[in-house]
Amino acid sequence: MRLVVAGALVDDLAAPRHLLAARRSAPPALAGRWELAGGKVEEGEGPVQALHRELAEELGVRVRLGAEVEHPDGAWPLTPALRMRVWWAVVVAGTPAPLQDHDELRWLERGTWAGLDWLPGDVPLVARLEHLAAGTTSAPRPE
Ligand SMILES: Nc1nc2c([nH]c(=O)n2[C@H]2C[C@H](O)[C@@H](COP(=O)(O)OP(=O)(O)OP(=O)(O)O)O2)c(=O)[nH]1
Repeated sequence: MRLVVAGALVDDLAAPRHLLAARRSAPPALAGRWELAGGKVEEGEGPVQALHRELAEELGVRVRLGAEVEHPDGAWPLTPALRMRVWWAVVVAGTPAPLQDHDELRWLERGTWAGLDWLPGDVPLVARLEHLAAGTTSAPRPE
């Protein structure tokens, strides 16, 4: 069983309003479907280390991680051979760009997150993200 790690990149960890979705450009069986940026943990690498590496390679950004988006079984099942761990994240340096594996990035407004053609394994995850985000509120703006 191989571990994949991914980042739920949002504008604000305390009260997420925008989520970054990435459209895969390869392989042909997955191309055109949407996912969270990330990738496989390599041998000898920790999951958090792998996530920082993947986000730098794929999007060209440095991030600060928030809480893990937990699944009751410890990881989100993707396929019989793959499971995924996911962390909330915010960009601290760089602007996300589709440098590798993706041909489009999109910041999705809260309330529309589930509306894209996500990879099948991401559908319950994105529903969970939206549910968690809906339970947050932004701090009132100073007048
Ligand atoms: N990154 C990512 N992968 C996902 C998600 N959902 C999902 O089913 N997957 C699947 C697609 C791929 O089969 C696998 C991730 O593999 P990948 O091809 O992105 O990994 P990688 O960048 O390390 O590339 P490689 O070593 O396979 O060449 O997990 C998701 O939200 N994010």
